[in-house]
Amino acid sequence: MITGERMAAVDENAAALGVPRKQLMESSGNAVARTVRDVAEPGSSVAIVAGRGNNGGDAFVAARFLDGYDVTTLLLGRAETIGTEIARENWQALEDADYNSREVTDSSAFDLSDADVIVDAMLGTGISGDLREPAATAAEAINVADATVVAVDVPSGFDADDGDHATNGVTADRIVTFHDTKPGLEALEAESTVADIGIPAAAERFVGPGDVTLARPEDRTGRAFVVGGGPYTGAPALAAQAALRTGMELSFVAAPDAVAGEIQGYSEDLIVQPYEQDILTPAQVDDLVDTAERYDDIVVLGPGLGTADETLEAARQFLESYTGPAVVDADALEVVPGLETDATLVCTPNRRELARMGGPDVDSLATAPAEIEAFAAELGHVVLAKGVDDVVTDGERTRISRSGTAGMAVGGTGDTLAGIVAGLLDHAEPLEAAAAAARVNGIAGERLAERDECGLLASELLDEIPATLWGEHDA
Ligand SMILES: NC(=O)C1=CN([C@@H]2O[C@H](COP(=O)(O)OP(=O)(O)OC[C@H]3O[C@@H](n4cnc5c(N)ncnc54)[C@H](O)[C@@H]3O)[C@@H](O)[C@H]2O)[C@@H](O)CC1
Ligand SMILES: [K+]
Repeated sequence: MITGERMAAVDENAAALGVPRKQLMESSGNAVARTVRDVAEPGSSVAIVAGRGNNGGDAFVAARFLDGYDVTTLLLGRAETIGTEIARENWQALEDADYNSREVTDSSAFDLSDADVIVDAMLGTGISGDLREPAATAAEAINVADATVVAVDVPSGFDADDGDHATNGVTADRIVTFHDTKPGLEALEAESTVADIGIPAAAERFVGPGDVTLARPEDRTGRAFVVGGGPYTGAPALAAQAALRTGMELSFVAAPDAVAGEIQGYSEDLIVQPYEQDILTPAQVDDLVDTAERYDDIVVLGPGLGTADETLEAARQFLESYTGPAVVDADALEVVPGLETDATLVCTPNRRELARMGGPDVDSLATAPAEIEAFAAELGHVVLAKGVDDVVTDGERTRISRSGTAGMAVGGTGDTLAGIVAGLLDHAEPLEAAAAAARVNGIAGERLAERDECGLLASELLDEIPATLWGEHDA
């Protein structure tokens, strides 16, 4: 099962792996044609009703695979307004090669009464809400026609992310969906087929640019709340700054007053909130939980806290009463196993921390994805195990991020990672946020390594985060 949103990410990953979408479109169109052959004899009349997105593009391809049928392709709207280059090229191929195709600008004049088969290619996974015109009128015409209706990917009007169906959508007899089934399709009466369109398994397994597109913020919003510092001061400052570089509006650091000035001294962009202690202790927990929940903060718990017994007890109590989202890193990780919590956690252990938590003790994380997945399932939280390859898993789904470079073995890169996860966790699902963060941190390091491979610093990664998230070069 895959949502339309995730499908777009996987398809971007496939393109980065050398299988561009136009190739997928060719396979999709071929699969649609096979289903048409399945429902009607050669010589039958086939009306393709296409929209201006890639769903329509799939059907333009299908027309070329239906020799022997009497095919008419109707484009809803003007060819100049076709939304993507690949769909436009496939439309142009129909025009140039004398296929029977035409633009329909008045959908009320639509006549589908002679069709044996109607291919519904108006709208696919790119839509939301009830159908607008001209698709709405066209859907009515499709629904009243006697023909067998074959839907491309999903019936038009169907929301492939949550399985809702527009009240004025198309009712299909057959559905040819691509790569994997979509949420809610099984609940429809139509018979649906999943077509393999040649997306490499690696496009789902390995974190790619599509994962970043899926998780990246579109607005500057959210507040990070880093509970860290005491014995160490650099770690919370790095995490908090990384969250700002990932699109958060404000980044707070709650730290012992003995080190608050030092942390503030690293960056005027942070808001440091001191408490009267040398280290975190249970006495601060109620206030911290209160603050985090009152402002809907994304918490980062752990960087630079140290391992004093009172501090670990405080970390445990914090997580027991906090109910929001949190990234748990560094020393705080060891309190997570066996913890009763309503919080949504992303745990970011390195190899050693993972072993200390009771997870697999391996030299190379990439050799043990199944064990790490089983560990996350037992833990009940998302685990981002960081190493040469990062393994990201929610206990059911597992992705591997191969980005990064040898120079990133320097201290502090785990703190920037925790801050990036927090920044993405503000709006993306925990697994998606963790996967994208692993890639962003790694690519930021790769960008620096082009200049100074083994001399890069975690603090320099901060500058690279925005370009890695929103820039061009991440393909
Ligand atoms: N990996 C993939 O994602 C692949 C996708 N393919 C095809 O691409 C489709 C998705 O293509 P697109 O993202 O271009 O989107 P669609 O083709 O689903 O349509 C998007 C268009 O619909 C319009 N629209 C949105 N909501 C509407 C509404 N309520 N009423 C009327 N119009 C509305 C939008 O303005 C946009 O122009 C898939 O369903 C599938 O058929 C295939 O080509 C192969 C691979
Ligand atoms: K469709």
